[in-house]
Amino acid sequence: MLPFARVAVIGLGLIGSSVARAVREAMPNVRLTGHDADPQVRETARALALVDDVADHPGAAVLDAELVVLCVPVGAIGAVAAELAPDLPAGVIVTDVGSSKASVAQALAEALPGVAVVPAHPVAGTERSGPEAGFATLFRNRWCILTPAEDADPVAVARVAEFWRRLGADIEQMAPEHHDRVLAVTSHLPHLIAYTIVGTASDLEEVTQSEVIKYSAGGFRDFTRIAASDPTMWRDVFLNNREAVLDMLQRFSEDLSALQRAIRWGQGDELFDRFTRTRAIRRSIVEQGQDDARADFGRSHE
Ligand SMILES: NC(=O)C1=CN([C@@H]2O[C@H](COP(=O)(O)OP(=O)(O)OC[C@H]3O[C@@H](n4cnc5c(N)ncnc54)[C@H](O)[C@@H]3O)[C@@H](O)[C@H]2O)C=CC1
Ligand SMILES: O=C(O)C(=O)Cc1ccc(O)cc1
Repeated sequence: MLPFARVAVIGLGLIGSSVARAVREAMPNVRLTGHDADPQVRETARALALVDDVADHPGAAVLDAELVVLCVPVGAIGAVAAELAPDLPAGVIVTDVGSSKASVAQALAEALPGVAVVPAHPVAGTERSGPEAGFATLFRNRWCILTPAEDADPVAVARVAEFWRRLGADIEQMAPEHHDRVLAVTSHLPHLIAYTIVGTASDLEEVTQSEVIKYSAGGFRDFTRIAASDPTMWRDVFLNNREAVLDMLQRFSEDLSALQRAIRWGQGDELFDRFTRTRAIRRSIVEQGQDDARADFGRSHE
């Protein structure tokens, strides 16, 4: 049985358009509606026939929806939910795809009192954005983390889990605060480091921009892919997961200082031991089949 027969997607960028495409493929009988605040995105969504009906007003997209998926930047989720609230039909379930969860869960609960809310984060994406960047297989064999409130309706949680399973994802459930600490170190800090290193390289006086491009070896090239990620989305992630990111950044800075000291004092054994430990982590990720095929996808489409 279909978990939902009518699904509304609000925000038709990379993730929203991927949700729409994946729903079309996995559940072709679902009636899909959509809305985006940007008229150009709505026009593209119509041209690509991403959903059955692209509404010019958010309320019109959700009028008879059973599931509403909010696919807008984290900082906009609360305001979008509040805007939709008067038009939501009885019995609707609202979910989102935001990369940080504690502040989003709180904003959704405040904007939608009495509505079944099941926050989610598909841990799948690319550095691209916009409706043309999405693809139907994005969520396949990727984790989708649900962070429902402790008193959430278990039936609503099970239906949202089944929705993501149908899109190919594997489901995990955890508290929003725990999600935010885990993702701070596995996703948010790496993006911050990439933004920093690419900025540092481009600001150097004695190395020209063209030299940076010409001699960018594998490592730097990988950082530039991540550093090309959407500025609005990542601004919102850092502002909304501030505490966890600052804590992980503090730990990172201390570890970096230790490496700095080892280099300064010629402590080769210290460097060798640290690099050996990190190499083992990469190997265990690859053995579990979780190396980033998606990054390779991004690269092959550059
Ligand atoms: N990009 C990625 O790799 C991943 C992103 N996410 C999360 O997905 C969400 C969406 O990100 P993307 O699809 O990558 O961004 P995107 O920039 O491709 O799409 C976001 C869309 O939301 C629209 N939008 C913004 N404010 C709106 C509003 N008030 N009402 C209606 N539409 C509005 C924008 O016009 C845009 O088309 C974010 O919360 C992000 O944290 C989650 C997993 C991966
Ligand atoms: O492109 C990459 O390497 C990513 O890390 C994509 C990504 C970005 C944000 C998320 O919340 C989840 C996945």
